[in-house]
Amino acid sequence: MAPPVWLSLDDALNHLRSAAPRPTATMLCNTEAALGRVVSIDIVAPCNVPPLAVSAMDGFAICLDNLTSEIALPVTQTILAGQDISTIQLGKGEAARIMTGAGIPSGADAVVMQENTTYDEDTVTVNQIPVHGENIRPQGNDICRDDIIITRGTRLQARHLMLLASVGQTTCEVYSPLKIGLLATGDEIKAPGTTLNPGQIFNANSIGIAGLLAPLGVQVTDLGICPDDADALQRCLQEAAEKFDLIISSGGVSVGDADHVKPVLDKLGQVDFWKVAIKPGKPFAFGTLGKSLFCGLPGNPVSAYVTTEQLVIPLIASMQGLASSPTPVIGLAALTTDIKRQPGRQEFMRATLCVQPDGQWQVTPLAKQSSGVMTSVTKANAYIVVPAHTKHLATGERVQVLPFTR
Ligand SMILES: Nc1nc2c(c(=O)[nH]1)N[C@H]1C(S)=C(S)[C@@H](COP(=O)(O)OP(=O)(O)OC[C@H]3O[C@@H](n4cnc5c(N)ncnc54)[C@H](O)[C@@H]3O)O[C@H]1N2
Ligand code: MOO
Repeated sequence: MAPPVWLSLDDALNHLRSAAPRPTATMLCNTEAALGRVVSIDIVAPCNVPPLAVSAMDGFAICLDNLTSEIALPVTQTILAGQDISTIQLGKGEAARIMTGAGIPSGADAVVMQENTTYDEDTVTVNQIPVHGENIRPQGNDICRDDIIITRGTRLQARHLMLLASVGQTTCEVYSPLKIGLLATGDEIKAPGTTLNPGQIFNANSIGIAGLLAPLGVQVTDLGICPDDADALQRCLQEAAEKFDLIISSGGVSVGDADHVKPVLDKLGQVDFWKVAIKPGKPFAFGTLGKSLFCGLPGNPVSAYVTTEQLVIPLIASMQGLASSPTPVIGLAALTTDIKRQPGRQEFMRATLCVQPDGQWQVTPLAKQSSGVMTSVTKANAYIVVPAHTKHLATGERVQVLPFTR
């Protein structure tokens, strides 16, 4: 039998990115429902932010002309945030009590924070003369009307929604959400909340994969659990291929007698690749099924989790038209223990990362690295990323770490 052809993670990612159809359908989405969606046009600001010059401090608006620190200025008015200042004029030698966010009256050219003054109800003496424009946020300081504030292909995070809200937007143009079908496979797999018979285990994967995909603004449909039966799997996948942009299964993708995913995919569609040189997560089938793309994830929960993060999420990002995939933040940390390993696969070892009092980062792999040990993921806060050909990493060596972001 020919040896299996393994793709490196980088080659697999390149393949996924080029196989991903780019999105075309767009829709107008309420910003309240837009978290994770990808914007389909450059978004232009309809107004200035701030809409007028405002004070950055609670204090006194003044005119700097010939001002010295000895002079007590009369406080002629109080200006609150939200107040219409169009009719207010500050005379030379006058001061206005002003609050943070309140409009700067005409005639004023600086705001002195109240801590730098001596004041009572009627007068204020400026103890530290500010420079011109100090503590004034000019009109459009943050955003100018007609500025492009969000570019096409940006995934909307909370910070982008804040920006849209700040220019008064309640809707925005996004790509229509991808429809994703999620299937667990295995005779032994039962839904949590049901009673297990001998030999059975609970479906941990589906909720975990769905949870990883939830921030991506996709529509995930849980297709339940398919038994280890080639005909049943074929029916299930045929039906799903009509409805979804992407089908994700977990389990049954290896070489066992009950592993039907790859043969069924071979029969119904096309398998582009089936093995990726990562640990955990070696068996990973990718291909097409009708108009749908298909990712067959390994059944071991940690393998399903890692392959979702490393392969499925970048694929989805490309299918969503994301302008650039976020680069994973990889840093270096000193190993607290030796690692001896079988070379061949790039490994994502679950580990605890901490900073020492001297500022040095230290990383310790968890003792149990089996892909069936889900607690290795919940006890960890980072991966040690071990290059495929590394056999030995020594205590104290600085190794690549990928902090968990989820
Ligand atoms: N002879 C070989 N055997 C195996 C190989 C190999 O190369 N040659 N690869 C191993 C590796 S690596 C992995 S990873 C697994 C992947 O196997 P499958 O994708 O076929 O997964 P299953 O056999 O169906 O399940 C593996 C394991 O995970 C449990 N499982 C499955 N689904 C779920 C779920 N939804 N929730 C929780 N746990 C699940 C299942 O009960 C098994 O214990 O193959 C190795 N074998
Ligand atoms: O690749 Mo498997 O995911 O090591 O257990």
